[in-house]
Amino acid sequence: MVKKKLTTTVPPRYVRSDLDKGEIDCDLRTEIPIIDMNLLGSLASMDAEIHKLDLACKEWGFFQASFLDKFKSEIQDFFNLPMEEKKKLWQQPSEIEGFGHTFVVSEEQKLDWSDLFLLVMQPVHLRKPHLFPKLPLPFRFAPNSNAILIKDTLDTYSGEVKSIAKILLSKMASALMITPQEMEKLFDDELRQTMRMNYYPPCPDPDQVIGLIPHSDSTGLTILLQVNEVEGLQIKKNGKWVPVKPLPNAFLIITNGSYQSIEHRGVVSSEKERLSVAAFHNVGMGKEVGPVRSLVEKQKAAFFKSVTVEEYRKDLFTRKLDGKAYLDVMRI
Ligand SMILES: O=C(O)CCC(=O)C(=O)O
Ligand SMILES: [Fe+2]
Repeated sequence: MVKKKLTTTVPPRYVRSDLDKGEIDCDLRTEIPIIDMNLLGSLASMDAEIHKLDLACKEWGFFQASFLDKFKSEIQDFFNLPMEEKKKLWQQPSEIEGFGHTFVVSEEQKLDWSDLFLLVMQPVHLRKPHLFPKLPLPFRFAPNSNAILIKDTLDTYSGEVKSIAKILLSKMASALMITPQEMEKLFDDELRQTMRMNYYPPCPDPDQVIGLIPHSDSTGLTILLQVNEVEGLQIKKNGKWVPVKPLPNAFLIITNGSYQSIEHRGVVSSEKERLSVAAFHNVGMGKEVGPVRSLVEKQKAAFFKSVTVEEYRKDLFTRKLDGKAYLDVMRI
């Protein structure tokens, strides 16, 4: 894989003529800690389930607003580290974890106007030993001298978001009438959670660049935290790009009505930096990515290929990120 340096000068790439200034509806907004239903599906049963989940999250107190504030400010500090420190956390050749870019497949390719820091967070045994010890302390997953785990911010965030993802996935299973066992087997303890922290520097000519190229996430479920209140995420709705206003202390669950991942992109501001953290949840090693068996049996046909998760990931990262193109590769 070709590696590029962190973004400093990004060549013009996009003209945002298709931007629709409208806003998306959000009628299920509640107080913190909440899950923003902006991007959730329209299946009535799912909405009802999510509403229950939202209430449950409050009861269980998954996240305190103060915790999220701490996490957000640590992310800001993390991207503000001096370049010398960042270099210690650089992506290594043919790896995607660390500071840098993903989906770079050629030297000629124009880069998005953003930097990222990517980490596999779950399962814990997949955390990179060459990266974790170098993370700044509030972040770091660090056993203390008695080998008792100190739960630092990043680790706590990862664990809690994983719990939310597991609950949402089981709710999705019941809304889709898949057996809960089938979903549990797919997203078991080996569930892979990859965290992608995005940093979009301001650009004096924002209409000439794109922060994050249009794409749809290729994982099971994405839980997105908009770290500051600068607008930039847009989703494609009825062929138009629609901005998603950041809500303080809300998560976005990226999926849509029939749970296909919605196409989205990041645009940049002329004055303010923007940060976000996407936690992608996917099946673990050795599993198959493809249509769920019980649905294929019901519909008597499979519309997509089934491949091992290893093949799926390999193919994904050797392509450019490009709208929903990878889904077409999987289509039979
Ligand atoms: O920055 C955002 O709001 C979107 C990030 C995103 O789509 C991603 O990391 O896949
Ligand atoms: Fe995304």
